Amino acid sequence: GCEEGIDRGEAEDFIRLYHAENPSAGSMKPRLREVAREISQTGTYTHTPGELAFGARVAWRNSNKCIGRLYWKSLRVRDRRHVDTADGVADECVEHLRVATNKGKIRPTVTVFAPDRPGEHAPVIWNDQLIRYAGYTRPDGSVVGDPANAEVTEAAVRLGWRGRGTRFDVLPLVVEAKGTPALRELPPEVVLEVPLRHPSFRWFADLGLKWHAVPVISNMCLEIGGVRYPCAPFNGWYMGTEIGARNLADADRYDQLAVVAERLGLDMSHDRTLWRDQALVELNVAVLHSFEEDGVAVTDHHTEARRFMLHLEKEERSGRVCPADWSWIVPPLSGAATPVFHRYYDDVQLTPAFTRRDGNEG
Ligand code: HEM
Ligand SMILES: N=C(Nc1cccc(CNC[C@@H]2CCCN2)c1)c1cccs1
Repeated sequence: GCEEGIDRGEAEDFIRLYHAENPSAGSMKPRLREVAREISQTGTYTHTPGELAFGARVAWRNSNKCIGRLYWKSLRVRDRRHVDTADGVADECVEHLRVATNKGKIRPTVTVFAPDRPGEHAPVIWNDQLIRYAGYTRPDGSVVGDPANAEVTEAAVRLGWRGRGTRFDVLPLVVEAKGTPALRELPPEVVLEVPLRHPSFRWFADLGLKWHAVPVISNMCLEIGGVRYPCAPFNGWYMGTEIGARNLADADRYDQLAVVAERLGLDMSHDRTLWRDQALVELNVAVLHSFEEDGVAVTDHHTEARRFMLHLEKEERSGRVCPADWSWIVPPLSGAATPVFHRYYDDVQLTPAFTRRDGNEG
């Protein structure tokens, strides 16, 4: 929390790390003294633009659960620490989507809003991603749309929002600043979507499935040198399995495996016919085919696994530990058919880091 102020030790460790990896960043001693003075006077300290950008990139580099870290140095950092109103945050989130989407040539980007300060809470976004599909809970408990977003859908409805009631209604942003939540509809031109079709089965398009192009995580906290940035939405591009093996496949999400298996004409009488597995592959083929045909950046889990192996080697050559969590790094489809499956990792928690704001795992 922001009550107890900044941990000086974390501040000093970060300044030392910054100067060790950025020799051209000027002398360290005067900066260490300045930071110590600011902390004793105000209970916190202000990162320079260079420290903020480096901190955000290293927070990505330290993300144990991320398979996509090879390009950590190329993260684009939008410094919006002066923005601390709900309207300002909403405006900058719309702009984030525009610049990150880049008509499908997605650019990994993070926007950093105001930090927690002693005595005042920074703005937070209630949606766990900037683009989410509504989940409407019906009286019988079933959900139309994405069940993962049923709670935030109810919050938006309580705040006066009304959706069209389809399975893919894009939710408004819910931004809370100074204790008051505000709604902001996303302009359609910043929400790029991909309708899903299959290269060999013409009936697939008739399932009416689609997904949005850009994942922007908006429920994590960026921690750098003891300073907490509770609102720092970041995006990369999707790995196809996230959409095809989880979002559209999980029973408590869009639950499409039986639908696809039926249309494939598979024998669904027993698990051991592996009808689920065959449906999973075709669903993932459709995701990669549709994104690629529309020119929207996406990677397959084989390519991403190979890149991560390269990243591990590069980190070891740089003399650094590369922290990783096997249970998240190994893709949810064909795990042992990728190289990341066949080794162990050191799941150490390093800082700077992106941490869970809600505090729970999984
Ligand atoms: C550029 C392409 C990228 C790809 C393909 C990628 C891929 C992934 C995947 C597949 C996951 C697991 C997600 C899940 O299973 O729900 C993940 C997790 C994560 N990624 Fe990446 N990533 C990319 C870029 C980034 C960037 C730019 C950042 C931050 C600056 C980032 C930070 C994280 C974090 C913090 C997690 C863990 C989230 C959690 O704990 O819930 N990734 N990534
Ligand atoms: N490709 C991405 N996927 C991703 C990354 C981090 C977190 C998430 C969402 N994970 C939460 C879900 C729900 C529980 C398990 N997975 C997706 C990226 C999102 C932002 C940058 S890369």
